[in-house]
Amino acid sequence: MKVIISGGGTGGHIYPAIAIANELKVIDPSVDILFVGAEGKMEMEKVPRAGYQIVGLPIVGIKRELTLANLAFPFKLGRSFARAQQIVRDFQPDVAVGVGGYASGPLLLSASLKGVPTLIQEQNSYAGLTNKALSRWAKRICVAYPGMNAFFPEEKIKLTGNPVRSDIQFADQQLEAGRTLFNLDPTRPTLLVIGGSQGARTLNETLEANLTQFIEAGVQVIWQTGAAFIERARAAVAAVNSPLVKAFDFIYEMDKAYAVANAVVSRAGALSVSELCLVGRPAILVPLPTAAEDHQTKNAMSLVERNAALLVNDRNAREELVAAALHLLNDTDLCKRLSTEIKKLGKPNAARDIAEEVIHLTK
Ligand SMILES: CC(=O)N[C@H]1[C@@H](OP(=O)(O)OP(=O)(O)OC[C@H]2O[C@@H](n3ccc(=O)[nH]c3=O)[C@H](O)[C@@H]2O)O[C@H](CO)[C@@H](O)[C@@H]1O
Repeated sequence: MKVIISGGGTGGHIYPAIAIANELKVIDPSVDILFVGAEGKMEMEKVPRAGYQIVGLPIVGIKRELTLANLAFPFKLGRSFARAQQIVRDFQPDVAVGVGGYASGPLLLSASLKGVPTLIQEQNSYAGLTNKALSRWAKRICVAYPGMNAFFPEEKIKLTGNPVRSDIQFADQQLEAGRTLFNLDPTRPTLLVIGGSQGARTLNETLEANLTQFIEAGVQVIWQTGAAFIERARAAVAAVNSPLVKAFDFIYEMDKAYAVANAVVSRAGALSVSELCLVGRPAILVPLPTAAEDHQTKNAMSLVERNAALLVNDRNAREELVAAALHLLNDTDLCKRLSTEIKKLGKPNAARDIAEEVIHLTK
């Protein structure tokens, strides 16, 4: 069986793609998988690190504002489409999967034109442009939220949840390994702060200004900053000169990071939310207010309405977040309640269900 998985741009598209690939390998170790991404984007580094081969298309997004860069867009799109057709011709996939992001457009369209069945995985409660356009030709659309018939043909939709890497699903087994990896004191509480695959400015600036509050409270902080903020974060950590705060631009071993966390502060990207449900950690969500159609707030509210997570709005985070995090860490009953409720929303079979749908399309 040969499968192409295409898309990327952010971790929220790349990691579900890797989770699907891992699950296909579990079901059929002989499956031949090729990833197709966008040149210069995060997937070109993250996918090979996960053990898969990837080729890049020269595709770029179109900018919403009027800019000279948009002049190159039709040429790059044309070249990407030609390259995608060649990839499909050479690799001869039995099925092609799109996870959203620039590269899945030309690739899935090329596959459909060649008669290759396609499957779309949509992570959010609001469908992206590429996935909406591609849904016309797709045979199956696996979604994580109800009500997606507002964007996609009803008969193609399957509600599976978002596929999460299996090591994250079994994070609890990694507590000791996590303490060693992050060099933690097991007698102190640990707060994990994750800004999503690119980091979150509000979370970063809030932490930068308040590190001493955590240190005075004896809390250990694992702070994931994203690439753009890591130098500033390192300077802030050096200034407080405490082993309690550890800053990373990107954490590859998220299973271990979740394992050691007594509580989590996070953006509300679709995959972060799905992962938090599986690992069952008490969480404070700070949705990115500029996400398309404010979908991070919708992601967060689907938990908050069920008393499964706390919410701090981005505009209030600088004043309220640190106190909320310290309060949560101190309130073991609240932690237990949130943990119990958030676990109920996890979809542990999502990757398996999607992989089975992929295989079904090859028959
Ligand atoms: C700014 C932006 O475009 N955000 C979108 C992006 O978010 P973003 O890429 O931040 O995505 P998510 O929160 O959905 O997922 C992040 C993924 O990266 C992983 N991870 C993150 C940090 C790290 O250090 N190590 C690591 O492995 C997480 O475990 C997770 O698997 O895609 C999501 C899914 O389409 C959307 O809901 C978000 O609105």
